[in-house]
Amino acid sequence: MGVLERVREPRHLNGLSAEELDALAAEIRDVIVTTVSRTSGHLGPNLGVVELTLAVHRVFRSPRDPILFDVGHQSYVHKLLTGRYDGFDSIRSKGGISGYPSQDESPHDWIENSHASAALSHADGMAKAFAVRGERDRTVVAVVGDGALTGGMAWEALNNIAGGPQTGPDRRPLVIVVNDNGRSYSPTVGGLATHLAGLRTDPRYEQALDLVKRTLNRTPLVGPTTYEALHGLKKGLKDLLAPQGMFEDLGLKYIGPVDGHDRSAIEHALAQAKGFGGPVIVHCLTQKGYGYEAAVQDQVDHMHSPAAFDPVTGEPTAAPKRTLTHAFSDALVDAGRRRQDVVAITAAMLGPTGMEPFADEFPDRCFDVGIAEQHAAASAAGMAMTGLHPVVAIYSTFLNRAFDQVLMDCALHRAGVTFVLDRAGITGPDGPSHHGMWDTSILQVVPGLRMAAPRDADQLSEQFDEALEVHDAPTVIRFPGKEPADAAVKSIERIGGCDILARPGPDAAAAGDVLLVAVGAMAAAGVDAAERLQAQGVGVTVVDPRWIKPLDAALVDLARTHRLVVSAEDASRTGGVGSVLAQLLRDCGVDVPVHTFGIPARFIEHGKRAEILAELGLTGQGLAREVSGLVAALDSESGSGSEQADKPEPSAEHQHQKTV
Ligand SMILES: Cc1ncc(C[n+]2csc(CCOP(=O)(O)OP(=O)(O)O)c2C)c(N)n1
Ligand SMILES: CC(=O)[C@@H](O)[C@H](O)COP(=O)(O)O
Ligand SMILES: [Mg+2]
Repeated sequence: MGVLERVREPRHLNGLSAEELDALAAEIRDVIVTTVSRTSGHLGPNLGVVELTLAVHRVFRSPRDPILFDVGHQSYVHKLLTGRYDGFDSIRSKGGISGYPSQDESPHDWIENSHASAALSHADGMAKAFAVRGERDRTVVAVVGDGALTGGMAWEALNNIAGGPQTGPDRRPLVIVVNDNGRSYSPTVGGLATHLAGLRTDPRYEQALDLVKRTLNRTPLVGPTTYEALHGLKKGLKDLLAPQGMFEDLGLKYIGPVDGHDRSAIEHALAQAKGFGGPVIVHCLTQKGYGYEAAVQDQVDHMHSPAAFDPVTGEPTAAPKRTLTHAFSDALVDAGRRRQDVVAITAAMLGPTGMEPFADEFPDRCFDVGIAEQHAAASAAGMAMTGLHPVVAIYSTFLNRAFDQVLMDCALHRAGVTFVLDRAGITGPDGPSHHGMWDTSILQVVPGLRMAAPRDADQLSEQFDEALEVHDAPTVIRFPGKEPADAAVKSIERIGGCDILARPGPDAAAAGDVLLVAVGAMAAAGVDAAERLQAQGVGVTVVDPRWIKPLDAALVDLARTHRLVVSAEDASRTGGVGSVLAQLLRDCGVDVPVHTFGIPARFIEHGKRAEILAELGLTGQGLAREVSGLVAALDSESGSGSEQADKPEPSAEHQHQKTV
């Protein structure tokens, strides 16, 4: 039996010898590489925190001492040490353990926290709670990545943490472990990154200090006293060689930098920090992918979150496919070549959002602002006001954080900024925090903003170019970036700004049966549903609205000539396109039943995108089943002849909305 199998909870670590702990670290790495090579997931980040997480769990008492991770993707080691070695191979799969901390899984998991830069706020709140409740024997530990530290929330929290009592009985035990591997996906950017790099002490400083310490400690009587006196010089010397003002200027005690792969050194620093009893920063230098050569050698992002790969070579096991993200990437480069005013902004995700080719060709027109979506949006407004057309690429779920900047900094100022929301809709393995399901609902209320949902790569390019022509309002293009780019859905006719994708066949019982408004990625499912319903004699017209805000007036005219309007969207049903369409038809006096299908307003657990969409009925089969039941209900209400006894009732999952 290996060591890892004997560690069922963190306290089992404290009985292990140094040799057993080293063996344990090696076993943990093997389990992570072997598992992630099959399931995909966050490899580089977790290989980099093996020794760090072991040390944290040996010095602190989880869960009484909350251990928080920012970003939460670096919690695989924590999971293995807190009773989830069994079942770890189910990570990120439907019904398996989550790839992020999850309160449902373990009391050791406090916050899910995969939206970066939030952990220090949680930590500040917890530390204050412990102080108010007099629980002075509890310490909050926040393991924060250098990338996460580039997010504004982190500095709001640090301002508050530093503003609290740093000494005396009221100080709040809070240890901030900076997991500094110098990277987000790519190298971390900005002044903070430069400062952190500067804190990687000049080796001469440590060597000089060691020599002085060893020499003086060998000098009887006078030596140790002199060393202590010199200790006061230490800070001056360190500042001289490794200016570390930032944290200490904030009034925060700083320990480090510590070798983040030397477990005992980290334990020593953490014990020091714990003993201090107030807010302390322990700065650990780690390497993303440490201990697995293929990740270390990967200069792109040290295998941050690779798809399945060969554990021996590190090579992907599936052939790379062209996706909608690639289509956007090409469209952006084309636009950059045609227009000097087009510039690109990323929030530390240059690669994943497809902006790298643009950055390679136009390095002076591409800006990585760090994990700072709010700054990305507001600085883009500034660019738009001064003659540029910025393209801001952000995963849909991460735009939530910049809603106010889109509303007040962009839309209020009629700033021509184009937001490209990749990973829109159900994403899958990253679970509830990552589904891009809220953008269409929250952006519906932004005055003047225009939003498009391309159904395939061709439409993505076309609508992106249309967006670049809008200079007096923010525009948004949203799509599920990982979807293949070769699944084109052809239009048979364009009416106004909408595309007709299918019409009832000649043998449909009633040509004006159903108008199915298929939004963006739902186009293929809509056409499939129409074919299934056609076979039942139900005539369906499938229309792709293309621009979903504002909706095209052509939809109103189309609705007038149908008995039933149905909408389907890979986005939140609440406040989504369907509900806006129902309101539009009502406002236009079109009294036709409208039934809307989308993602229900609840947190959707992780799984594969396709299996989650199927579960939600957002497939051709699912939509056909629901619409069939709705038409049957209409028929029975009107007593018309096209009744089919076998049409099932709409399922409870799809609480439909009917115009009043
Ligand atoms: C608000 C937000 N924006 C973007 C992301 C996407 N993202 C996931 S991990 C990551 C990089 C995190 O870097 P760091 O905190 O240094 O952790 P590391 O991966 O280096 O361990 C980013 C940008 C996110 N999780 N949250
Ligand atoms: C932790 C995080 O937010 C990202 O790493 C996310 O996992 C990216 O997912 P994709 O694989 O969709 O790029
Ligand atoms: Mg990092």
